[in-house]
Amino acid sequence: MTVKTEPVVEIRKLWTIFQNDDKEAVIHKDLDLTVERGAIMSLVGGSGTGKTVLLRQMLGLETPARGEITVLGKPAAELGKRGAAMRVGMLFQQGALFSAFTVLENIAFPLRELKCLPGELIREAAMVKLQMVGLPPDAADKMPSDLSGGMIKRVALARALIMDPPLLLLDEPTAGLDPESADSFCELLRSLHQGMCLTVVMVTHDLDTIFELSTRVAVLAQQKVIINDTPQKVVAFEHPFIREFFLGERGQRAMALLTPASSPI
Ligand SMILES: Nc1ncnc2c1ncn2[C@@H]1O[C@H](COP(=O)(O)OP(=O)(O)OP(=O)(O)O)[C@@H](O)[C@H]1O
Repeated sequence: MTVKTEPVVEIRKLWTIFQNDDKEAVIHKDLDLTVERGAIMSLVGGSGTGKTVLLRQMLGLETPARGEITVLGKPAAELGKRGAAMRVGMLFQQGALFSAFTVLENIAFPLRELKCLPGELIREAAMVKLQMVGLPPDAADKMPSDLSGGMIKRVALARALIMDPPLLLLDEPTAGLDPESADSFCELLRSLHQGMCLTVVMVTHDLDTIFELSTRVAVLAQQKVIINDTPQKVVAFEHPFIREFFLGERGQRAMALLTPASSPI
C-alpha cells in the first residue's frame, strides 16, 4: 500500500491580473498546480507567461487576484516575512546579494533578522552552509564584487538554505553561468536535494538543467498549467510551445541526456 503525503504546494483556481494604465492583463486564469514532496519541478513557458510571478506568489511576496495557494499546509499569504525563510528558500535570478555585506554576512542575514540567536551560533551556522555549497572557508570574508557568477549563485543558495527550509524556489538558477559552472551548480542542487530532503521548484529556460534535474516539468501556456508530468511525458505532449521548446535543435541535444542510465525519473 502506498501512503499519499500532502503536497508541498497546492494551487487552485488562481487568477493573476495586472492593471497597466487603463488595460487589464490577465496572466493566470483558473490555474491549478500541485507539487508533490520530494519533486524537482521545472516550470517552463514562453516569456511573460507568469513563471516568476508564480514563484513570488508561492513565497507570499505577491497576492493573486483570486484563488488559493497552499504551501506546506498553510496559505502562502500567511508565510509572513519572518516565517518565510524557515519554510521556503528562494534563489532570485541575479543572486540579489547585499553588495556592502561580506559573503558570511549575506548568508547569515535571515538568521540575524530573527534577532534571537547569539552571534557566534549564527556565524557557525553560516560557515556550515558555506561549506555545504562547496565554497572554501576563506570565501567567508570576501565581498560580492570579488566573486565569480557561479560563486554568487552559491552564496545566494547558502543564504536561501540557512534555515533548512523544506521547499526551495529557484528563478533561473543557471542563467548567466558558463556551461561548466552550470553543470557543477546542477550537481550541487542534486546533492542538496537528496541530502536535505528538499522539494524544489525552479523556473528555467535551460534544457540541460531541465533534463539533468527535473522529476516533473510543468508547462505554462494559455494562462494555465497545460501539463505537469515527467519530462518524457511532457516532450511527447502535442502543443506548439512544447514542440518548439523541446523538439528544436537545442532540445534534441539536451534530450540525448534522457538515456535510461542518466534519467532522474
Ligand atoms: N507588478 C507588476 N505589475 C504589472 N505587470 C507585471 C507585474 N509583474 C509582472 N508583470 C507582468 O506579468 C507578466 C508575467 O511576468 P513574469 O516575470 O512572471 O513572466 P515570466 O514568465 O517569468 O517571463 P520571462 O521568462 O520573460 O522571465 C509580464 O508581462 C510582466 O510584465
